Amino acid sequence: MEPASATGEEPAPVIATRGLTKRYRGGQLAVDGLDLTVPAGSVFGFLGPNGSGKTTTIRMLMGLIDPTSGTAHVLGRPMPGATRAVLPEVGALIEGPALYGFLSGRDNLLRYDSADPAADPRTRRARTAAALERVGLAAAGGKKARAYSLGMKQRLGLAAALLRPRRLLVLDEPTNGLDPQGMREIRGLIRELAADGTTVFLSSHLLDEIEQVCTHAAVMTRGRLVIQGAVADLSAGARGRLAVTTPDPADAARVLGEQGVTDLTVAGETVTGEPPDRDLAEVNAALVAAGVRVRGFTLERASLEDAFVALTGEGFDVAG
Ligand SMILES: Nc1ncnc2c1ncn2[C@@H]1O[C@H](COP(=O)(O)OP(=O)(O)OP(=O)(O)O)[C@@H](O)[C@H]1O
Repeated sequence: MEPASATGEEPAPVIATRGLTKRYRGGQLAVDGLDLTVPAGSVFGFLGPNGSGKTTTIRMLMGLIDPTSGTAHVLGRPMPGATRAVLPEVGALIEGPALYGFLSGRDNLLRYDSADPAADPRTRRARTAAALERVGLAAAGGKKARAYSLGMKQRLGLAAALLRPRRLLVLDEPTNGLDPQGMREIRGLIRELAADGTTVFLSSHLLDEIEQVCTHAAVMTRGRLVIQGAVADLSAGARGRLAVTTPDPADAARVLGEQGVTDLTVAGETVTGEPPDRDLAEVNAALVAAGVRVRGFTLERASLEDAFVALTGEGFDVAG
């Protein structure tokens, strides 16, 4: 199916795949019939445990490998057919930036810029300075790249991706290996870029990261898409955990168990569990009838993790 044209009210999706499939030569089915729709202007989180097919998908989207079957459109053009036309409009940071450690951050960027045949050499210095400024590396621009922290290297990679205005940024695990401060910096930068209207597609195996920065998300397991949509809608479909605060936690846990609450945990005066599929007012009434002194009875807001568990019946395994 062709992406919606400019005549529709909805802007055409920035990425659209239909039945996208990749079977590696060894027989491994890495991506299986993927239908992905990334709306213009979104910060789209591509979420899945290690080995679920995220990098393989990104490599197909960028025209780096051919799909076994199915189609992929990026910025309305077919990939890999339109790779040469599309890639100049896409900034990509895949598997960490390739940097020369013996060159300064600034010289690394100058090198990237001169590798771009469309980049005007007369404005190269100004462009490089603006990109360094953008990612907060203006002061460290003269330092050798090998002296950069991992977070600074990631930011330099982003600066390279931002040397020219982009309609789409594709970031493969942009915060992988960073400390919490480095993660915060990269997330802040992603939010700023999105506020300027750039669509950002980022992969991650971290659920809370997706909840913090993304407007939309797709969840992959074992090469298949489990769900996609607006983050708010995804977690709205799932129920959060029930939390009861009481000075009688042991009695509360027993009664809650009898009432069908599962996966009970007791921490101090708080008992939490998965609520049963019935009117929670009855559960509360049962506690009171059993003499449990209930100080708080709340349904916690469902997280994306709750939605994931509800959909797949599996924990979100981030090991590996
Ligand atoms: N070149 C390849 N040849 C054969 N199998 C591959 C190749 N690249 C990846 N795979 C396999 O395809 C599956 C999906 O891998 P992929 O790297 O796309 O997952 P991922 O979600 O990006 O995981 P990670 O976060 O670990 O990179 C895995 O089972 C992997 O072992």
